[in-house]
Amino acid sequence: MPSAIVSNALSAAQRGDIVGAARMLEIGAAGGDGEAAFVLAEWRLAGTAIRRDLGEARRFYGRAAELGIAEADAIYTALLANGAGGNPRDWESALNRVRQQARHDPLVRAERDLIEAMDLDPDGNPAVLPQTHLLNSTPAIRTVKGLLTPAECRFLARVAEADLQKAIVIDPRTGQARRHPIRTAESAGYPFVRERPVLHAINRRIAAVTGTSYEQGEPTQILSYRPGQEYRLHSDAIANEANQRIATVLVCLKDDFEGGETVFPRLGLAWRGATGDALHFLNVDRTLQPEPLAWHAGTPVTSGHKIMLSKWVRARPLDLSGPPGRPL
Ligand SMILES: O=C(O)CCC(=O)C(=O)O
Ligand SMILES: [Fe+2]
Repeated sequence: MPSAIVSNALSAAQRGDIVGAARMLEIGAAGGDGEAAFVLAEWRLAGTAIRRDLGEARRFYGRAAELGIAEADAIYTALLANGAGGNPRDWESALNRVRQQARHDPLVRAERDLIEAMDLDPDGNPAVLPQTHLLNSTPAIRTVKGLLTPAECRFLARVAEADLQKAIVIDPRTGQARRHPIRTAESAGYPFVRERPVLHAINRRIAAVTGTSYEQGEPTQILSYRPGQEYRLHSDAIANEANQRIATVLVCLKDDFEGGETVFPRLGLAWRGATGDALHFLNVDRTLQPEPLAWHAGTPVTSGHKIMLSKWVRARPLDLSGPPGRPL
């Protein structure tokens, strides 16, 4: 049952009085109604009923968290850690919140231990980076041994198992996300509101090792392949996209499988990493046009379970301003 203020606000919105509804929610939030604060935060995030404003969204998630809404708590921590939407990051506060939540949440305790084992600067950037090895020069394909620790991989795989949904791909004709047999793996996506601090620190490491900024990275996906599942030959570049997907980073999170190699048939290359190893490749040529030689596939797994972290990296920072309702 929503609170009276939230019920009234939702009725007002249904009658078309969005401004009145938002005002009611604001008054409710100021007066200590956590649900009102949460609904307002969601509206500010989605940008459908009212204008998207990620700064305001973060403020109201913070208020809702303060008023005891558990879901808001995790989102607020994520937004402090990553600064999505150009809001100032506050890594130290995000870490303090993790330490606080670790007291009563075993998963957050594991997260805290992983972060504390990392060698990070005060902003959450890695102090040291592993070496990369050049596998192919044009397009550049690099491998990184042990980019993630086995414990980090186990944590991400465990979190993802709970979140897996049937994989989707973007239909190039309609721009709509839909299921497609090109990718039979299941996937879990981690948009900015669900990017817990340990994943954020890992994403900063991925950015650093690939010489890109964190803000160029699309939300991380975790792919799970069971026997028979695959990701058929494809390009990660997008046709007619101004902010092109210039690169892809794959990290092997679970390596007890047969088959399932990542292959570049046009280059005669195949990669199979151990847990924690990464593959980083460019999808474009020097003029940022899609590079046909970078077409690749995840071949069918024949036995066991393959879990991969996958990150697509844009030419420039991702634009989080719109359109309304777009998943962030
Ligand atoms: O799982 C693989 O080996 C390939 C994954 C992939 O191509 C992608 O995520 O874009
Ligand atoms: Fe791909």
